[in-house]
Amino acid sequence: MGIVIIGGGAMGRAMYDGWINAGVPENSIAVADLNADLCCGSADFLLRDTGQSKMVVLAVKPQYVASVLEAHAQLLNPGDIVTSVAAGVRLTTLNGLVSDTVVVARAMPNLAVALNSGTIGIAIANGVSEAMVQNLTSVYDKLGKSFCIDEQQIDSFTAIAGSGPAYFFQFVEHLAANCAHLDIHQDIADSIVTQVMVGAAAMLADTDLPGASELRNRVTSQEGTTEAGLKSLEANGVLSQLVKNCLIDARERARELSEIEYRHG
Ligand SMILES: NC(=O)C1=CN([C@@H]2O[C@H](COP(=O)(O)OP(=O)(O)OC[C@H]3O[C@@H](n4cnc5c(N)ncnc54)[C@H](OP(=O)(O)O)[C@@H]3O)[C@@H](O)[C@H]2O)C=CC1
Ligand SMILES: O=C(O)[C@@H]1CCC=N1
Repeated sequence: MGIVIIGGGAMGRAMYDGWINAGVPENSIAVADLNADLCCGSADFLLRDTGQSKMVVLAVKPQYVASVLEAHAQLLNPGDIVTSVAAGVRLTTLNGLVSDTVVVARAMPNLAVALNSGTIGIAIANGVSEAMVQNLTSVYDKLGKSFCIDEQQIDSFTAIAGSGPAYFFQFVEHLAANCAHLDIHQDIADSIVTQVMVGAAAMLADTDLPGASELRNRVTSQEGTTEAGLKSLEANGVLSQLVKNCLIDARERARELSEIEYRHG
């Protein structure tokens, strides 16, 4: 199956890199962008070539999805797949822009797809065959781990997984910036903090090890340094409330985006 990604920005490029890393042949995948510097491969060829089925991935900002899909709708053949990764653009909007014979889905990836470590939520319109669902999820599984979800869950998935890496990066930034208060110079602070996070993530990902809660317990010696630090971090439940607010606000924004009428592009 050919893959054409429309939009070669942060997400479109990350998906392209992930699929190439996973062994998708370079002549079966392309990126089309208004900026020639962001294009890869022969998108026009893949879009027009009727010989093989194709998946078109809409990786433009939500407000451009409808106009981009309208512009390409006549190039889609029966059985072709359209997936939109845009936050807030509903399946009904997508379905309304293509013929009934084209399969429509929403995917919500995160940037770790570039390293095949992505978390991808997939919501597929009702009535799509099981074989097609398998086909679609197997393509996305090449980018990390995919989860089939109901469309009603996708705004929450966006808040947790789509935006999630940014929360992590923000925390890393705060850790690194605050090293200065502990007399650790900035020139090594970033490397130290990065290595701490990489090590901790590797432990979390190791299925032979326990989950986050037990791992935290293992680090936390009684009356030791970690206990003192965590006491401050968790004081009055502020961290938990902050995280809750963060997720709720992100989901609310996804919901707001889905209330916008995108039909006009
Ligand atoms: N970034 C992320 O981590 C995630 C993003 N997403 C979704 O992915 C989508 C893209 O986000 P992101 O990559 O961050 O955004 P970017 O702005 O980085 O990328 C979008 C790209 O699409 C280009 N573009 C606009 N119109 C067209 C067109 N008609 N044809 C071809 N290319 C076009 C833009 O060009 P120009 O800049 O000139 O307009 C830009 O290069 C969004 O809908 C977002 O909701 C989903 C999950 C995570
Ligand atoms: O911030 C955004 O709206 C997009 C969707 C999830 C991550 N980036």
